[in-house]
Amino acid sequence: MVSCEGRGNLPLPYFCQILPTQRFLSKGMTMQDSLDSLSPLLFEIVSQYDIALSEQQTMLMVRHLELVLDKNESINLTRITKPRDALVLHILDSLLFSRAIPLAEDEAFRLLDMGTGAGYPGIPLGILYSNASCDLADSVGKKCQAVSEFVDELGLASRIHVLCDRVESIANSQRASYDVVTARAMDKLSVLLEYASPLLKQHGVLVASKGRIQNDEFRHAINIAPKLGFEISNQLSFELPKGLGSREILCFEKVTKSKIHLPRSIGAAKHRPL
Ligand SMILES: C[S@@+](CC[C@H](N)C(=O)[O-])C[C@H]1O[C@@H](n2cnc3c(N)ncnc32)[C@H](O)[C@@H]1O
Repeated sequence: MVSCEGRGNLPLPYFCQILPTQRFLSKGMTMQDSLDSLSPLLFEIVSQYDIALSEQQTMLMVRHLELVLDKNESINLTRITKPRDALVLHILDSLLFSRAIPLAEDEAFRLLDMGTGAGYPGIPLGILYSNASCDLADSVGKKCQAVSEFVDELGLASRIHVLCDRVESIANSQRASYDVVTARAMDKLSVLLEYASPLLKQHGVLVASKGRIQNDEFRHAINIAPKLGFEISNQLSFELPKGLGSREILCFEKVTKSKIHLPRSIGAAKHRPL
């Protein structure tokens, strides 16, 4: 069990020094759900999925969750408000992306999280990949402001940046810039492919997470992928613990240039699908 109590002359562990508010409980959290108890639980949950976290990474991810739940009292960031469910539905769910990202945890690369909302999956992935430079994109100002505050509070602002814009616009300023583009609960797979295509470097990957994917949505994405320069490179299925559902993680590699000029105008991918 992690402890931040004094230990004679020994210095406090690093995470106690950088997280002075770790005794704070978000509204609705019981003492049982404090950082002290959620961290070992998270460590245990993710290890069942072959994901290894350090003590510091675990603490940072739980602290992010605390900040999200606290901010959720004033702006709508998530419907998942039970901390123990959120460990699975936000943090584990985000970390499952790593199972399909074809890069080592200490590699330096650029990641863009499209439609990051409260920072999922971008912040847990930014914590896991300690040398990655991560851009978190969202078009809603209030969410961007909240996520910027989280990043600052977590001490990650040197590597994790918030881009408050639509991804179609970001594609003009950050063309072919990213090794990995992620998206969770953002849009249909075909729309995600269209958004990601101009943003990715050659051989970069789009990694998207879905609950149960409908056959129509999957077939349409597979049909248009070659037009957008992609081929499917990985597909993984997971059952979440506690009967909290299942996940499909789909990975598409950008193998060649798009055959159509991208990005199309704002809103076209969604409202005039290919
Ligand atoms: C349902 S939320 C999902 C948030 C987060 N990825 C998660 O899984 O918790 C979708 C988010 O995508 C953002 N979004 C939708 N379309 C976008 C676009 N074209 N560019 C940037 N952000 C977008 C919305 O503002 C919203 O925050």
